Amino acid sequence: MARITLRQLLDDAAEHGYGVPAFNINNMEQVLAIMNAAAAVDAPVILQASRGARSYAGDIMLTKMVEAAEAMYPQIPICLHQDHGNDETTCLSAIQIGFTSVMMDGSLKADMKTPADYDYNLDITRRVTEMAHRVGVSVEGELGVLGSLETGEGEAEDGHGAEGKLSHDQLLTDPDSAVAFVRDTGVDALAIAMGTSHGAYKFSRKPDGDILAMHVIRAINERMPGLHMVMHGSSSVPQDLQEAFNAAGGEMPQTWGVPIEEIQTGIKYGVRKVNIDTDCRLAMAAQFRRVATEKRAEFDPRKFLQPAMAALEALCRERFEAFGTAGHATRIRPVPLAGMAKRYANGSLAPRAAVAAAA
Ligand SMILES: O=C(CO)COP(=O)(O)O
Ligand SMILES: O=C[C@H](O)COP(=O)(O)O
Ligand SMILES: [Zn+2]
Ligand SMILES: [Zn+2]
Repeated sequence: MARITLRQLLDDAAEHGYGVPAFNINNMEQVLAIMNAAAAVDAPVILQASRGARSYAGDIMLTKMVEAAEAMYPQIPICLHQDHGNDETTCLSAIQIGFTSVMMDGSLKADMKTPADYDYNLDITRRVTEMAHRVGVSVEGELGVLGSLETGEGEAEDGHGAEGKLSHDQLLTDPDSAVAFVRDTGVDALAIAMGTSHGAYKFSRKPDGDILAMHVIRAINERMPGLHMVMHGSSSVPQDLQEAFNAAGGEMPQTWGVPIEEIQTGIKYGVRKVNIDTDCRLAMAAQFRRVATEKRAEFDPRKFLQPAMAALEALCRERFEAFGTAGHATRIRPVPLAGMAKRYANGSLAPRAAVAAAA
């Protein structure tokens, strides 16, 4: 009932100066926890599904869960987004089953391990964007490879991430190339590389400008004030969640994520979508561990899942409030895909506007 495209949602976010967390979903408990948090603070929602999530739940179960969420929370606009699409097939099949937004991640080849060159990325992203826009669906591209400026390595913990050592040139999005890439592909949003990586082990110390390159965001924003930037690997890996996990027998070595204040600074300079999965996993897993150690006779899965959902709901609510997403849901009137398709066709959504504004 209230499915929204990424483009419309991020345009609204830019107009009103907020950012939107994009939470990964795999199961009913995550969907309900995220939606309960959104309903409590009137926040629009981005639910994103990885290729892993699509094979874990299955496309039918995944899309039916989102349909259920629409019916249960009709006042909350929901963007259903393909996270890290690796090729045309992944993106087009997502569109076919009702996703309103896809990420074509051409910074890596289709194996999601081999860093791709600029021309490969440009070509595949442009082709996906042309097709998606015909039916009104939004596209996120990625320029630059996610990975650590400390180690020069991408992360490989979930089967997605560059292999081998990467240079700082690869690990940091070049602002001038970003302008050309957006202009030549027509993407609605651009994921940038700035020293973050997926998973819990992003930084070996509280990040400063040497390892979390906020200057990349400012430089791109100066050139394209209208561009919607996406921060991947943006879990904060909060100390209290690490402690809760370890207090219940977990063995997570001390680690640092992306501080909330840095994300808030990013939002001031054009970051509109903030990808968060690790924090959600950790919030739930800490509760699974706690129940398992405190109640050793417990075997009802709901007794593990209910506190896990409560912890995830609290986390999502904090992010909606911290990023300024709260309070915007009921005001937004989602434009149907056909309406968005018309706007792409008549040129009114072309990135030209964003690029020209930089002049
Ligand atoms: O970028 C992400 C999904 O695309 C998630 O990042 P985290 O691992 O930091 O949560
Ligand atoms: O892109 C990374 C997300 O954290 C999704 O992870 P996943 O592929 O294990 O579902
Ligand atoms: Zn990538
Ligand atoms: Zn990501």
